[in-house]
Amino acid sequence: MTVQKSASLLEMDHISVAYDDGRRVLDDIHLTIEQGEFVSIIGKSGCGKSTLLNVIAGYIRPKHGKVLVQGHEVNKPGPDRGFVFQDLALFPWLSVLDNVSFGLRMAGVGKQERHERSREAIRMVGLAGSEHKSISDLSGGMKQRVAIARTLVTKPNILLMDEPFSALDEQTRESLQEELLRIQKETGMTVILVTHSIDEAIYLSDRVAVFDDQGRIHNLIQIGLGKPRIPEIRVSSYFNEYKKQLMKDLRYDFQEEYESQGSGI
Ligand SMILES: Nc1ncnc2c1ncn2[C@@H]1O[C@H](COP(=O)(O)OP(=O)(O)OP(=O)(O)O)[C@@H](O)[C@H]1O
Repeated sequence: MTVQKSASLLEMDHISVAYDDGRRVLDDIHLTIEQGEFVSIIGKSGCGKSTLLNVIAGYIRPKHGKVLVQGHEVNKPGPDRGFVFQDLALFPWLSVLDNVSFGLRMAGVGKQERHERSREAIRMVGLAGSEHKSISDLSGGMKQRVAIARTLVTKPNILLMDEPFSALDEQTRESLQEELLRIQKETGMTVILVTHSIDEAIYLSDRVAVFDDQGRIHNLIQIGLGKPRIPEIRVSSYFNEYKKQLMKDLRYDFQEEYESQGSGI
């Protein structure tokens, strides 16, 4: 294993990815993330956001460049990086407790320890008391909490989340955002979130990386709203300034097209 000097927790070192058809999906992504940071990735559908999470997780090897975690090159998945998938991938026939403890069971962890650790993860996501409920009896928000608990149970240092709240109604979504910030504070984890929601990216993040259509980082925005975040910040003028900036960044290609036509209405 190559060990390199790196002050950062996570370094994406000039990553490029092309799938079998040869089309480049990520192009020279260079980004470093520090311990305890919350970074969101936002960009149009198909710009390579999920691919980047998969590279960090170790499921996809980049064509060029590398990912370093604390100076160690990533070449396979590991327990230091937990992944919360968009489609949850829960086992509907198992209870909450059995879903959360499934990974530990597969890893050969004994019953007492896996149940203790699973109950702790279930508590962390606010589902204490629901351990023996069946997945099919849960609401969408509760299922999402189970999916997060199942990842937290392995105590990852880096939590990778691919549009985890996209299927939820706004109120549930906002309450899960609060929970996520609380969990991050409690654990000190680093979170990398892929989202399509500008508001979600601003509210949760220390930095937001805006991707362009070519799989490059178009802009990297520091969100100086302070932490802990208070819900009222969502309606502040500071928040709106970031929103305007992100909307502009996400629309940059329309703007370029418009300007190149030299049109004025
Ligand atoms: N396994 C694969 N083989 C070939 N092409 C793929 C594969 N996975 C993804 N792609 C293509 O790579 C591009 C980037 O996909 P990716 O899922 O990373 O984008 P995304 O930004 O996460 O999109 P969305 O926001 O819609 O989830 C897309 O054009 C997609 O069709």
